[in-house]
Parts: sequence; structure tokens; C-alpha cells
Amino acid sequence: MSFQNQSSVLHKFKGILFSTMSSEELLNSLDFFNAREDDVFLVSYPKSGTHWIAEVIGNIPNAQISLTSPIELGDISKFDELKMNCKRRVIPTHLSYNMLPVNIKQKQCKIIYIIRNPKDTAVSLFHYYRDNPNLPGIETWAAFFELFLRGDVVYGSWFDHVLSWEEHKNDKNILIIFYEEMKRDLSKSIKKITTFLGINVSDSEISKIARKTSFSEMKNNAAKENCDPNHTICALTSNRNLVFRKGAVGDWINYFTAKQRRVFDELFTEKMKHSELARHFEDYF
Ligand SMILES: Nc1ncnc2c1ncn2[C@@H]1O[C@H](COP(=O)(O)O)[C@@H](OP(=O)(O)O)[C@H]1O
Ligand SMILES: CCc1ccc(OS(=O)(=O)O)cc1
Repeated sequence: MSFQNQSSVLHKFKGILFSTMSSEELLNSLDFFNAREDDVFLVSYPKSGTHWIAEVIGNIPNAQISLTSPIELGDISKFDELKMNCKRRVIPTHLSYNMLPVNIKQKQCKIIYIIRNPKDTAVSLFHYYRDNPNLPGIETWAAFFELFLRGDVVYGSWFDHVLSWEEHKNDKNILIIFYEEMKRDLSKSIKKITTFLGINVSDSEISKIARKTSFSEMKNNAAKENCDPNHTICALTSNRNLVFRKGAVGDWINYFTAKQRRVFDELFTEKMKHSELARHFEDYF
């Protein structure tokens, strides 16, 4: 597998790194996006469990929804492509709240924001950088750790991303889901999601969705799929095999040195001192 230089796969837009698969023209035009009132946005910082929630939603019986590729993926023809979709659209994105098209906010579309312990997120993104030819090559975990702390990674700083959503955590059209809660009680999180979407689902159907969206099931299914580079659903890869790595809570402990842990905790405390969302991670640090 060939590793790419950062400049060939990432570009900076308004100070934040994006994949070159997100054209500058598209990023500049986001505010021209025409949202529909029944659109659902699935928002996350990369590697927070986005595919997992997408699979949960895709398995809701009779939901009549259509999962699209991320709003920021592609070129200016993106909005025409989305317009042609007649079903209720579930649109993933890794955009921060500030960059989200204004029309989505005006129409108060439903938004699910998934958030994961940043230490596990960093480790997961490190592996994504290493394995994914659409991301820059990275030599070591130590080098990646520095980039992550500085926000010098695709979609920028985890801290800034989460803080941009923090201010809207109580908006009635926004549901916050934690990866760690999904791991602890998947059925409970599925129930939260279906209730939020206004779809009535029985307990036995919820159990069925939980079975179908277990890590092993999703990883096995991805291994059987053909990887079609012309059908890119993800913003960062057309190979779904790269998405399902370990699916665990607390894997960071196998990577962080004692010093890295101290440095990270200091930065976390400083940046997230006013954050209620951050309190959720106290048990996982
Ligand atoms: N069904 C599932 N259960 C648990 N974790 C899952 C999962 N599906 C995906 N993931 C994990 O979510 C991360 C990918 O997030 P995203 O979909 O936002 O890119 C990966 O984490 P790891 O790299 O830690 O394994 C992946 O393994
Ligand atoms: C399948 C929906 C989805 C989930 C996550 C995405 O982001 S990434 O490209 O894998 O980072 C895109 C689409």
C-alpha cells in the first residue's frame, strides 16, 4: 500500500484540513445547499462510530430512508445529486457546527451527533492514517499524537469540533449519542435514535437491529463486500474494510505513554473546562 504526501490528499480550507475529495468549490458553496425539513444529518468527528449509527438507521424496518454520501464529499455537482434523491435523506458529515449549511439550521432538520472518547478516537484515526491510501502516510504513533493534539489532522481539532456542537446540545432537533453508551447498551441507544426519528419500533425489532449492527456482524459483512472505487460512500475511503478495526472502548491504553496521557489530560482539562459533554469521559480517562 502506498503512502501519500499530505499535500496530494489533503488541502486546507478556512484553516482546517479536508480531503482533496472535498473540492474547495463545494466547501465554499455549502450555504447554497437546499435542505428538506425531513432530512436527517448524521454528524461526527471522524472515527467516532458514524458507520455504526448509519447501519442502525439503515436497519430500521419501514424507515423509507436513503443513506447518502457525505455532504462535503465531491464537487459542486453534489447538490444536484442529492436533489435527485426522492426518499427521506440521511446525510452523513464530519463538518463542525459552524460549517454546517445555514439552511439546515434554519429548517431545524434533525441532527444526530455521535461523540467518542478522544483518546480512542485518536488511536482509531492513527490507524486510518496508516491503512488508508486517501490519507497522508504517518510513521509513528508519537508523530500522529502531536498532529492530533494540534488539530493538524483531517477535519481539524477534536476539541474545536466537539465545542462547536456543545453549544447546541440542548437544541430540540439535535440528539447526542456517545459511542461508549452504544457499547454499553446498544438497544437503549437504538431506542433513543428511533424515538428521535419518530419511528415506532417494537422491542423485538430493536433486538434484531442490535444483532445486525454488532461489530462482528458489520466487520464480516464489510469483508464480503466488493470494494468499488467508483462508489464512494465515505468521505475518506471506498474500502469499508478499513472502517472496522477493533471496535473497542479503552484501546488507547495500549498506545499512550504515561507522558502522552499527562499532556493529553492537561490539554483536555484546559480546553474542555466548561464542557458538559466532556464530563461523560471522566470514567474512561
Ligand atoms: N458495530 C460497531 N461496534 C463497535 N464499534 C464500531 C462498530 N462499527 C464501527 N465501529 C468502530 O467505529 C470506528 C469507526 O468510526 P467511523 O464510522 O466514524 O469512521 C472504528 O473504531 P476502531 O478503529 O477503534 O476500531 C470502528 O471499528
Ligand atoms: C456510511 C456513512 C458514512 C459514515 C462515515 C463517513 O465518514 S468517513 O469517510 O468514513 O470518515 C462517511 C459516510
